[in-house]
Amino acid sequence: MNYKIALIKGDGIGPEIVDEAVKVLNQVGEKYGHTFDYTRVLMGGESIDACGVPLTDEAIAQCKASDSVLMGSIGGNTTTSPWYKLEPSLRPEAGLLKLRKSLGLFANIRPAYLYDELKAACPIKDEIIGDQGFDMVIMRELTGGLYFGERKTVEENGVLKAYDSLTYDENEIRRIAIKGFEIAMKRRKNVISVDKANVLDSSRLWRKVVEEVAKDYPEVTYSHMLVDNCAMQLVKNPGQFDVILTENMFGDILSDEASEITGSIGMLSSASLSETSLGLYEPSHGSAPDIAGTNQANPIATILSAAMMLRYSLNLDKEADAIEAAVKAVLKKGLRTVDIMSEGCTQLGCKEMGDAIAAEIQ
Ligand SMILES: NC(=O)c1ccc[n+]([C@@H]2O[C@H](COP(=O)([O-])OP(=O)(O)OC[C@H]3O[C@@H](n4cnc5c(N)ncnc54)[C@H](O)[C@@H]3O)[C@@H](O)[C@H]2O)c1
Ligand SMILES: CC(C)[C@H](C(=O)O)[C@@H](O)C(=O)O
Repeated sequence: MNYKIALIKGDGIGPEIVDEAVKVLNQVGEKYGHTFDYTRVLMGGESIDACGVPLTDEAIAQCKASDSVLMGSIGGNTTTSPWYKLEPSLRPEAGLLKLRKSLGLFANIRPAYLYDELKAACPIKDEIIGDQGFDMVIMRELTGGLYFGERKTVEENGVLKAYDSLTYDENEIRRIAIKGFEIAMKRRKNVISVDKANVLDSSRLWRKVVEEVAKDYPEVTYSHMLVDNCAMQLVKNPGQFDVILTENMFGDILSDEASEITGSIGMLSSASLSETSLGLYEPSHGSAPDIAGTNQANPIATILSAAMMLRYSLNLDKEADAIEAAVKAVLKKGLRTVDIMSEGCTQLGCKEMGDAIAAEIQ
């Protein structure tokens, strides 16, 4: 089969990590008899420099005309890059938010899994990690909440005042809750819904709707947890989590925390899904301007995101399995990028890690 992939390389380490994911995808294509046609799409800083805006209508149309979108990461150093002198709606991140909204990508899946081979890179004590490690999925709502509420900065009585509003309607909560329970049905059948219902109205509505949805999934056990407690529990006992279901901002923060306990943020893949098969696949991390151009980036999160793309958008399960198995085989051989390096292992650059994973595709 032939598949059309919109490719957003983006900024910083984006082009380096996407090149490695493409290398692995092409190897999968060769082994399994598929071709992937890539259309380069501009977004973020790269689009600002070329077109004056972080995402053009043409770029959105190119993504919509594809079977799926694979992305690196966008943005620059937010204190020093000239992109952050522009008004907020013209900065790199505005392009990503516009793309998420335009493609209706309301469900963001971020799996955080501790490979046995990476236990030495996990910052949590052995007695907490135990033999089981952890294997969780963060189901993050992606097109609502604080990210898309009204915001403004005004001067009131000579004092500057900034507003960001957090709104959710019950339908937005219901559709992500359904996704959370559906994914739990395919896993260990446990959902922990994370909110701040002791303070926020939006969280109280969240809880009410999650409880309604839970009634349709009697096989799934579920509970509620406050977000501050969740941040603590992630390092105290990460093995307790199967599916974490949460709103946009909490999911952003908790997924970075979950990524670090897997060994590195360079390990955490992500799939952003809509009501159709069109999805956006990108690592959870950013453009890492501090290491851009040095061949030090870990490409595994992007390569695993490409595997998610095969599974969720293109329905190619065994090809996705092949990528995941290749990543595991490489880690088993003791090959590591610097962020997950530990004693007795062999350090590789970004390119060499991509080569090693591509060579393991069976
Ligand atoms: N989805 C996205 O495109 C996305 C996500 C997060 C942040 N950003 C943007 O990225 C820029 C930088 O943000 P930041 O520095 O806060 O976060 P970041 O995730 O880019 O980097 C945080 C730290 O993690 C390291 N890191 C990140 N990815 C890595 C990888 N694959 N391998 C090895 N180390 C890695 C970086 O070197 C840095 O030390 C900002 O402009 C931000 O808005 C974009
Ligand atoms: C770049 C930024 C807008 C984005 C977010 O906050 O959603 C990023 O942190 C992420 O997690 O994908």
